[in-house]
Amino acid sequence: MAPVTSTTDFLNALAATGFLTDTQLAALKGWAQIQRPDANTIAIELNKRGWLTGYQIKEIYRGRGPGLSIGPYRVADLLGEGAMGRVFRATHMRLGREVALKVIRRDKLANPLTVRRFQQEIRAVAQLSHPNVVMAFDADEANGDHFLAMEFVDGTDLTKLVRERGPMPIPVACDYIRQAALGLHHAYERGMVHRDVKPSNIIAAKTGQVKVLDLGLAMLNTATASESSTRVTQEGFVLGTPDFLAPEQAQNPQQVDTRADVYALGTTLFYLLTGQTPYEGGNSTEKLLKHITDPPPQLLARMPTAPPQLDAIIQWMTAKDPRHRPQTPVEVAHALLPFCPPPPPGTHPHQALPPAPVAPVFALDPKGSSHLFMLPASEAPARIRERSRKSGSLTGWLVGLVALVTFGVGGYVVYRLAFLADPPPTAEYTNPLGMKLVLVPPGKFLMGSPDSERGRGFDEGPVGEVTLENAYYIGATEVTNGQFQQLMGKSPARTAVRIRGATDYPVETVTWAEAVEFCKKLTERDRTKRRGWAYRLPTEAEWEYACRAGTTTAYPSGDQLLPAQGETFDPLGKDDPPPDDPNAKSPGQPSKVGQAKANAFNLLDCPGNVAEWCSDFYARSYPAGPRVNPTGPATGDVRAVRGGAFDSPAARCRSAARAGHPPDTREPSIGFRVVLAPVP
Ligand SMILES: Nc1ncnc2c1ncn2[C@@H]1O[C@H](COP(=O)(O)OP(=O)(O)OP(=O)(O)O)[C@@H](O)[C@H]1O
Repeated sequence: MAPVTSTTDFLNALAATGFLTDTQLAALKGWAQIQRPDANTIAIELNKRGWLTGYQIKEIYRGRGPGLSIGPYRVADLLGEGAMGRVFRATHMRLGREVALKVIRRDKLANPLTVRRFQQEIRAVAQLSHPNVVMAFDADEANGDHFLAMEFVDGTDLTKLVRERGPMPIPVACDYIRQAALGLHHAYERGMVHRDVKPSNIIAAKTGQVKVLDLGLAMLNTATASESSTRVTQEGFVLGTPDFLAPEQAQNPQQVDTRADVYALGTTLFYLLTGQTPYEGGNSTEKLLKHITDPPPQLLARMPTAPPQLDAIIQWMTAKDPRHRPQTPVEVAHALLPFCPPPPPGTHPHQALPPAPVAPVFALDPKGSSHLFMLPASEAPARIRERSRKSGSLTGWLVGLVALVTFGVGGYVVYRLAFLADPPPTAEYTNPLGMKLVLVPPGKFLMGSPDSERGRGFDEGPVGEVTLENAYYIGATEVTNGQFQQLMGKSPARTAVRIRGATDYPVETVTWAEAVEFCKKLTERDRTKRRGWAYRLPTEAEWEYACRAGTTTAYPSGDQLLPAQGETFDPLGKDDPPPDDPNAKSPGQPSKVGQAKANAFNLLDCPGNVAEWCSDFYARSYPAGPRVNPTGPATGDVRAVRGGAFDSPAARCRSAARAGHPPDTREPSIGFRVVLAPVP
């Protein structure tokens, strides 16, 4: 269309759109008769009167007025243009509803099959209703153009936000991803996978609410390719953006599940925090390869001041193997909660979280035997999870009812075990003994100490990469006399004898077997714990990983052991404190638990107070090479003890320091803390 040149042409073009009322048109014509303006002056006058938007005036002036009406919608503004087409702000002429109208590029929907799939997909998306998902209203066709009408969000997408303002503060980024995770979880619960999660597909409204865009549209990328492979490059087949894509999606785009969205949320979070994509540089194919082969993005490498736990969460979300990621988006929402701004007064932070994903903790042995075996929710194989999702709660109740009638109480117990899922892990958990446990995310670390570390023991190497595949809880402090007494009747600790009301002091003078018995009893006592999980002593790897909390220095607090209130080990970082140094001398007994500074995982006292029993047999060295979930030697005479005590020199309080003691040892300097973890 040619631009309008004369006043009359402009007025006619304006009238043809039907955008002005008769009164407005008459007034404009009257004004034009008197003023005799040229077309440009009419445009300026229209703008002044505010009857049309700048975009509408420009389009009509350029002779493109007819394009402003798309089906029942009147276009007001162009919001932007992406790979799939242009997005307009528009209004439904009859309903007056403001929408964002995505007009799909014609080549994306050239094939009738694709059109049908597109419309089916949008119909499914239109069933979604969640505050963190952009609502889809309508998908239709007008003058050969296919369009999607959706909720208009007055806000900015996260790519633009980062480009305009730089990396986001941690609470803002975590809250945005938490909200997006809740939206994606809603889609997951209805069997939908986004497949194209990225910062430009998440929009932050001016109210602070975040919404996920473009659900159901990723099929346009894959469909175009499979239906017209000669026209679309291999790159186009797989993706729009390789920067955020899960490795399995690059390999098999049709087969991915919600865990691909979890991965993309992880890479998006990394981008929001650093302003950089995880694998910068190189072309799309090279980036794809890096998603498959390079280590997961390390937040601490680009942002050394970040909390190590957040680094670990990102690495968890971006694990190469989908089984090692949070299995559903809501687990991401829970994990990020501690980093989000506090909720408004009067609301509980978990109120907004949806119920737990349905994941059986017990399932039938896949090898075909009929006995039940335990499966932690986070490890349930995808097909079992899928089956459980499909079976739905109605089937669950029916089976429960039949089981109840058939087997009475026994059947009911089996039903409960098989069908009722636990809530996803929360960052902290307080058990019925009042013992606080903190959640440690899965991750990798270097276990042991380098030769250069001051005070290093002979038994701390070789340093090797250790992967802990599962999240676990660990006691925030050592087990106290009070907690031990509640469960076992009496504490053997010296402080329990010497100090009246020594309930907050760590239990000590306790044997390895007594510590194990305590864990067993606690598993039986704690009915509020996650099903399929049990209390036990930490493995050495779990202990060191939790103590390090992302640090690689000698102590969680750095290379110099810092003095901390109530800590009685050598505060000066010397190997052996001089006997005349009053600060460094031990008073001969531990302090109350929890008085030292917390590490980044919120663990207290791991470098000192009392040393702690671990579950492993002690060996004088580690096996060489990388290890996964190591549990120590299969046999032995002595058990491993980790961490320093009130009477230890500073060197013994290092994260890597270890010792071995016969299991019947009773020492006032040895106690323990517990782990709560899935039973393997
Ligand atoms: N529902 C909506 N409400 C408000 N703005 C929207 C809405 N949907 C999209 N936008 C905005 O429209 C612009 C274009 O969106 P679009 O999704 O086409 O682009 P993109 O995500 O950058 O590209 P691609 O489609 O290649 O992923 C973006 O700025 C986006 O924020």
